[in-house]
Amino acid sequence: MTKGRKTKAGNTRQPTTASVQEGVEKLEAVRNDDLEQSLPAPPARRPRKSRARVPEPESPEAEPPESGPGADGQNPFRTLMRRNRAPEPATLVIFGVTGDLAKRKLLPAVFGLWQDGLLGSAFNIVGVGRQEMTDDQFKDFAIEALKSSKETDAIQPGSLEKFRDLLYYEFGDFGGDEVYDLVGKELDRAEEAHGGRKNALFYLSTPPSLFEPISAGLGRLGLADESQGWRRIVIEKPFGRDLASARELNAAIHRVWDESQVYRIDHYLGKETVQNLMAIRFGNAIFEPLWNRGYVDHVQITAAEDLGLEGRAGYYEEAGVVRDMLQNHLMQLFTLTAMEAPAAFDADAIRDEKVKVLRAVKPIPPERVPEVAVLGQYGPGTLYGESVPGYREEPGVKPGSTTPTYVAVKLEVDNWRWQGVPFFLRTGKRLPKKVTEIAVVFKRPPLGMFPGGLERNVLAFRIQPDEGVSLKFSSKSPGQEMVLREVVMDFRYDAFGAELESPYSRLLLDAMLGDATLFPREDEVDRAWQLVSGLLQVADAPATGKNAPNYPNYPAGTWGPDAADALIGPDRRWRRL
Ligand SMILES: NC(=O)C1=CN([C@@H]2O[C@H](COP(=O)(O)OP(=O)(O)OC[C@H]3O[C@@H](n4cnc5c(N)ncnc54)[C@H](OP(=O)(O)O)[C@@H]3O)[C@@H](O)[C@H]2O)C=CC1
Ligand SMILES: O=C1O[C@H](COP(=O)(O)O)[C@@H](O)[C@H](O)[C@H]1O
Repeated sequence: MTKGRKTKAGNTRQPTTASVQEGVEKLEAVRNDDLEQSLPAPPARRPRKSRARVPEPESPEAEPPESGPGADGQNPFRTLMRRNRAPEPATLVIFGVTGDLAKRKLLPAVFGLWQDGLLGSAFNIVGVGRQEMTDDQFKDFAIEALKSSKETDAIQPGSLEKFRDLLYYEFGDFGGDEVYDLVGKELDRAEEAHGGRKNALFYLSTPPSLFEPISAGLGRLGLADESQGWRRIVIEKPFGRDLASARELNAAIHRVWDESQVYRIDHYLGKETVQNLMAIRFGNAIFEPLWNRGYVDHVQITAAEDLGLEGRAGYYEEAGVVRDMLQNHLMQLFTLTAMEAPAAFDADAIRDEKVKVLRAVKPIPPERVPEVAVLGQYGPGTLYGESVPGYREEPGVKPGSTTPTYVAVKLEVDNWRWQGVPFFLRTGKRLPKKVTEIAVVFKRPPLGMFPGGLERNVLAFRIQPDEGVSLKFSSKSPGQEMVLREVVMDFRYDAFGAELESPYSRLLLDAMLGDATLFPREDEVDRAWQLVSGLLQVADAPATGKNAPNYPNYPAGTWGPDAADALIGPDRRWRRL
């Protein structure tokens, strides 16, 4: 299945076309510290930095493809989007609509989709919360949320007023029946207004403790029944807090919903560049032959955050970094990088491959944790020139808390493709910058024929920010001598000339279209919990006695505990991003 993508600027795109690729590559001398260190000292007679360049990127529309969408001279991206991505009339029901996620991300994402004409006119949103509000008060609330969120697309004249008309609100106790009865009546009303079937997407944007009661309540009132239209449920993360609770939650959900109705959301899968990983791996012939133990030395997956707690201490103290980022987002990035090519680009084929590779990862019982993982917690430090408090000084954090805010782990994959190729995953809060990257680091050339030419090639997928893909390789420096230095061929997403859409827009639309490709399946989530179980046992162990962690073990504004360097070393080092 080929998919078009919607951008904020109103264009749509499909996975990489040759014309786009040709237009956006550029060759640039590398300037970051990491590489500078590996360069030979420049000859004294040539003080200028050499910069090899290819022409500036062209607009993606400059050259129409030879065949397929756009070959007729129309904008290929818009055509694809309009043709393929219109859901049936439906009602979106958001439980927890007064919360942070709904205000900052979900309402803006839905508004953007609607404003771009992707949700059709027969579409309604029913917000559900515990706070008493009239429809009008909710409409005001939602419009205010749209105006204040940084995620909201540019608002076209008159749009907000029309969007307001689509909004309704119900409130009540999520443990009782009444609120679900009211939601059912909203679906009846939508059916009367728009005709057709009573399709509904229920989005659970509430604390995880409410996932099960809401699912059960919807089931009790018959709202999961698909006889009058499709019914789907989107469940936010974290899906459980460990393997046992995730299994209980799955069982509870399945008492009401068939797996085909369940959409467990991981917003990293909605990020444009995460999807591009699949496009580049499986849409080109040149990468896959190298994507194995014969050529790859190791893989580094980094999700660094400069932010601290942002007022979420209540949640984070219970979760910690392993539950918050590793079990879901980083594991997803890992599976997409390591999985075999699926037989087709569809939900089951892709998810089958993801599960297979998760199964091939060598288990990490608690006794292996010291050998393959490093946990950390930030202390006071300096970020962007400003002093910032340590984790234990953040509002709402328990004194002496042992909640980890950093984790690095080495995954070993016991299959033919990856035997002996470690995958290093790291993520943490209050690191020096916000950057998410997957770097495939290749083996060194077998023979050092030239001075300076034994560096490892790196294919790096920058998930965010400055989304793009770069390939680092050695090239001859201009001059009489055969001296090599590293350069980077860099594809940047901004060459498409459009802002990237929010992952929530992508995933909401997919769920409304019944496309579960980018939503983790039950067995994936289960396997990911199994893999982090040993780490959780160590992280959650009582904070007293000789096993108590020596936290804080990295100052805010640094790249994490020193032990993480030892984990990846001695012959390898973390990329300096
Ligand atoms: N916020 C974020 O950036 C992200 C959030 N998530 C996930 O999304 C979900 C929602 O997060 P977030 O919006 O931050 O959460 P919030 O704490 O802001 O609240 C979510 C909603 O749940 C309601 N709620 C809370 N407790 C109860 C209760 N006991 N009974 C009825 N309603 C209740 C809140 O009502 P009220 O407004 O009245 O308090 C609010 O409407 C969570 O699962 C979270 O893990 C995932 C990724 C990022
Ligand atoms: O799910 C979460 O993700 C964010 C990071 O998401 P990003 O899209 O900004 O990279 C993280 O800050 C948060 O703690 C976590 O719950």
